[in-house]
Amino acid sequence: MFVPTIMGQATPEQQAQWLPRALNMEILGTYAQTELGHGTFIRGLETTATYDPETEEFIFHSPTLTAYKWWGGGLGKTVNFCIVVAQLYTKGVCYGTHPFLVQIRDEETHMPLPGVFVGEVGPRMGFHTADNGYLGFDHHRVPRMNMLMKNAQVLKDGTYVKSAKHGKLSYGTMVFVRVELVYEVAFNLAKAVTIATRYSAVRRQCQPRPDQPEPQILDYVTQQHKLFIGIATAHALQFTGYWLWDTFARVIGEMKEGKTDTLPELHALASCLKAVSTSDAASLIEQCRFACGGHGYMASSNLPALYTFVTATRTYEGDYTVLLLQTARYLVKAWEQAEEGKAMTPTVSYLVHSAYNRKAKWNNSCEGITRAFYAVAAGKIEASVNSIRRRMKTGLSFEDAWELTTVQLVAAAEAHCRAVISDTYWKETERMTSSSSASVRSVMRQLNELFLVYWVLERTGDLLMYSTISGKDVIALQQRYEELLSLLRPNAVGLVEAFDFRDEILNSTLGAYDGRVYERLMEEALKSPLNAEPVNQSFHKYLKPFMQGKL
Ligand SMILES: Cc1cc2nc3c(=O)[nH]c(=O)nc-3n(C[C@H](O)[C@H](O)[C@H](O)COP(=O)(O)OP(=O)(O)OC[C@H]3O[C@@H](n4cnc5c(N)ncnc54)[C@H](O)[C@@H]3O)c2cc1C
Repeated sequence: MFVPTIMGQATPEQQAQWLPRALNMEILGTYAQTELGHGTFIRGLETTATYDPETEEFIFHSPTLTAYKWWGGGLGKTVNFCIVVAQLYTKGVCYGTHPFLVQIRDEETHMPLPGVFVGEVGPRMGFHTADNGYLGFDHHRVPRMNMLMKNAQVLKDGTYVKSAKHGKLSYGTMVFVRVELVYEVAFNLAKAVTIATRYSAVRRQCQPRPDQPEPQILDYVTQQHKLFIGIATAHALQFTGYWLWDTFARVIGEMKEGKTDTLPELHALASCLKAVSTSDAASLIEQCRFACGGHGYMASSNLPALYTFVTATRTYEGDYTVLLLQTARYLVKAWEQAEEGKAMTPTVSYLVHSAYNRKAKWNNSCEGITRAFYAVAAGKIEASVNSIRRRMKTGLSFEDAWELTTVQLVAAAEAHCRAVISDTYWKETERMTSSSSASVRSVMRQLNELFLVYWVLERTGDLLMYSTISGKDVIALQQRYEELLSLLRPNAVGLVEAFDFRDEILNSTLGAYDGRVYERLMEEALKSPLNAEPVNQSFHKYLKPFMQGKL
């Protein structure tokens, strides 16, 4: 966020001054927005930046404990600069939150500058090497030109000037980072599923048939069920990430020409895709850990670190629920536009055909399943809109009716997102494999079909409500799912090898290319400091006196 914010919100002159230094790592920075008291509600931030025209400086101050910045990555001990988001005051008026580049440590001594209180927040669930920090100010002065002035300026005399495009332009950085996160979690999921699949080919357990050797655990159908959806989801999210990136690049290009009408659609898409991809990737990485039994719990498997890293992405850069509610707001508006017969943007055009999609004869093809997912999304959006309207008829305000409907709205936004991912994955698989060999295309299609059928089986209730699927179809699809697992089994290792990770990147005793799982586990165990001496001092200090009743 440090560099993208400078790129997105600094003027060309400011960029020329700071970007080369940041990119050369002559200065190290972080993004300090979240405070102890507020994360999601950015308008509630309390850090103030008050302009002093006498000295042409901003005075940064943390008026309360809850105004302390909290969480900035690397803020505790590493960085010497920050993007600080603060309430801007000039000429006695508050103009809301704005970003500033603030130096917090001396470039030579690394000592905190006067008026800067900075430290690390303490142990966390993961991210142990990120020294996430806290930051407070006591009337710390910062030059006027350190306000990031692309979208709004404070002139020398303290006059506030806002660019006409201010609000919309600042979305760009936020959307960029969310798009990046979709890629990042797909990459981390691919790592986890590579580790777990390789391990499942090495690990043998139990003896289902007497007189036969223990099978590879990868041969158990329940193990395939745990892993193959992870492989498919890594592809689905990566393909959706590429597609979102193209959409992002197009919309940013249009914005530069002054066209901003596609931005709400991009924002709604990036929000729900960030929410669903981070959440799914985290739970599938945890499933990879389950799939590795006890050894998956070893830090040296790298699955715990991957999990704690990815599960945090569900929260930062926009909390899961909050982002889905933002998408829901867009979907409700889109539904109203569809009712009024207005032109729809591409990703919500399905709302116009919702009645047709809902009644369409069920078919098990990828196209048929995707259409049904859109019917579910439309059905859930319609149900949410009807609930809001019903509640308003009883005299509730829109805000209260909305709040009471938020559980449904989150589910509707999630359904929309899943339909978009399924549609994109299917279409992109077809496009990207159009020139592949028949055998590659066949495996990629099987993986794609597995993904779609998996989600039909996960969402049977919704489909029974909003499509023409029958109990018979569900039984047939369950069988097809099991067939797909066994069709994919011979290619499972090949599929994860195709991700092409080096051992240094996987950093896992269970997932190394050579399959020396047990040797590597023992080598790592022997590195434990507790094994450095045969008897630990705790024996003499505590255990012996305890056992002899002398404690
Ligand atoms: C590992 C990690 C790294 C981070 N790095 C940074 C960083 O570098 N810089 C930085 O500035 N921040 C960082 N953050 C902070 C992060 O961005 C915030 O934690 C995040 O935005 C959520 O805000 P919050 O913690 O205040 O949660 P809250 O907003 O308090 O959310 C708590 C709960 O309330 C719910 N909730 C909140 N508002 C609503 C609503 N309107 N409707 C319904 N439910 C709601 C949420 O869904 C959630 O369940 C980091 C966080 C983590 C975990």
